[in-house]
Amino acid sequence: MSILVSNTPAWQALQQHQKQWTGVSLRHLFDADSSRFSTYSVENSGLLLDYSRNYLNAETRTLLLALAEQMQLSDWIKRLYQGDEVNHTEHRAALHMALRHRGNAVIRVNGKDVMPEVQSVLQRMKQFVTAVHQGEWRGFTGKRIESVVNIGIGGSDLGPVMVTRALKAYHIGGLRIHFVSNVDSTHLMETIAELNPETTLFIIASKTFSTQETMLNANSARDWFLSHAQNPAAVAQHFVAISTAKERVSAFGIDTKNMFEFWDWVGGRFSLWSAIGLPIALAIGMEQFEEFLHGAYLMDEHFYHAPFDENLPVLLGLIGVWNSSFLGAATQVILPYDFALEHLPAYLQQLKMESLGKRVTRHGDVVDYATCPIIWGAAGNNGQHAFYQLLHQGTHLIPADFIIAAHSQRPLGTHQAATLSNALAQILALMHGRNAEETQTALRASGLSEQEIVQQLSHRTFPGNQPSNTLLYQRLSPAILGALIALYEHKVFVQSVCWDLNPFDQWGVELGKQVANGLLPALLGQGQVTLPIDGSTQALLQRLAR
Ligand SMILES: O=P(O)(O)OC[C@H]1O[C@](O)(CO)[C@@H](O)[C@@H]1O
Repeated sequence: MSILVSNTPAWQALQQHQKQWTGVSLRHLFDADSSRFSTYSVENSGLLLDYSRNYLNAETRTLLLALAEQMQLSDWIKRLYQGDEVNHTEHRAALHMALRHRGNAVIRVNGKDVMPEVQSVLQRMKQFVTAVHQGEWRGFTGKRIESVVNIGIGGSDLGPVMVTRALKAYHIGGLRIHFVSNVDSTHLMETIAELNPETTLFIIASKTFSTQETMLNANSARDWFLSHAQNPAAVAQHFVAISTAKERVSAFGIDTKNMFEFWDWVGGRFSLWSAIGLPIALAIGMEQFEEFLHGAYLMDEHFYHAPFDENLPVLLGLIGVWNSSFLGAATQVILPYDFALEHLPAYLQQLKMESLGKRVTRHGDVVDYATCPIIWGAAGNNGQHAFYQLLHQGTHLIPADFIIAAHSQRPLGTHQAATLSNALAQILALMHGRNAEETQTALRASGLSEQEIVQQLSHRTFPGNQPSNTLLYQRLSPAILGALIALYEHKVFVQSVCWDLNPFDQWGVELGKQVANGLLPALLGQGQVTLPIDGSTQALLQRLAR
């Protein structure tokens, strides 16, 4: 057994330091220090990070930076960027930065420069996007493509869904982009119900080309298409693949000249920069897709070069470690006050929880400290009328990331001022709260009788003290979105180093897949269950089996 990070000097110093935060109120930190914002904010790649509303002071920051140093974060960043096998359980590099590299560097994996292949796939994507946009790529009856359906799940869906939605204001080319991920046939059936097979293009996006949900949806989509086209040769004009698995793509019946490749050094949840981003490129055009890559590249450069105390991903990552492992926050809420980012919480759920939802170290030892918090959230104002009650008066410590656009992508009258007033109000109220005395004064001013005030006082008092980060940008553009996503990707890496985890594997999703495969024959009426199952599963199966 190797030494757990919890037994190291830097961790124990933080544990010791944590004791001085018991009972501290966040608002008093601001009362005591009027320069808190400038001390605890940093700006890069078009993103301002204000982390002043956290339980931290200069000593906390120094101790967190010492943890990063002790865990050799600089070396790990170098190893990541130079294509080392950082994903040791799958013997892979994790080089998503190569996909968005805008300089002339040679980037090697196992001694081979991967940049020529990266450039060549980008070039093919460009030709394809242009051909579809200009109507050179046509369907089997000679009509232009009008609709695109991306069939994929997890990393082959969530990123493209989120970005395509977030950049709706930048869509060009008039294509309608749909996404089908769930194996429940409702998803596919409801999507294709609106479509014309003559003008629909399917993208089958799967790194492995063996994921049950995707392959079943792909097969059913092809059946639907062929029931109209009546000609297997027409599949070539309506199905393209994005994958690392050439043979499986071929076996499915897609000509590999219509396959856009990526590589095993691109993790599924880090793959939207690769050909997996094809639906994004079809939506916004290749030029703007390259701007999106450029924004991420700027963040890559910042992460690699900036000193840690000015480094956005490093600071964000360390604050997350502090909140989860030392202050006991079991959850973190993502609150975009930019409706275009409505799918960001779902995207970050996979990015963070599939990467860091782990309980053993790189050496396989069970940890004795909390790792990834539970990630959730919603577009700000909608959340206010759903779950903010719990943020304000519930019993949990819930650190929040507020993500705010200074300007709306689609300005209208006073809407943006209203959005911003809500965002700033929530950031303030969650931290500041309203104590009994302030509540009494407010209730008196509203005309309540003394008897009613006594009755209502505790119900209308707010403890405040919910910590938060604020990320602010001007207007959500392809480049800003690229930088924002890369920021969160690198934050995940920073946390993995501090927690001594491999963030690039996901063995935790395997067991469910295997059990599902074991149960399927019984549900199809094609045999017995071969796995040991409990009485409850047995009873449910009997009710559900055909
Ligand atoms: O692209 P594929 O191979 O179909 O995998 C889809 C998703 O399944 C997972 O392997 C497990 O959820 C993800 O990591 C991945 O993004």
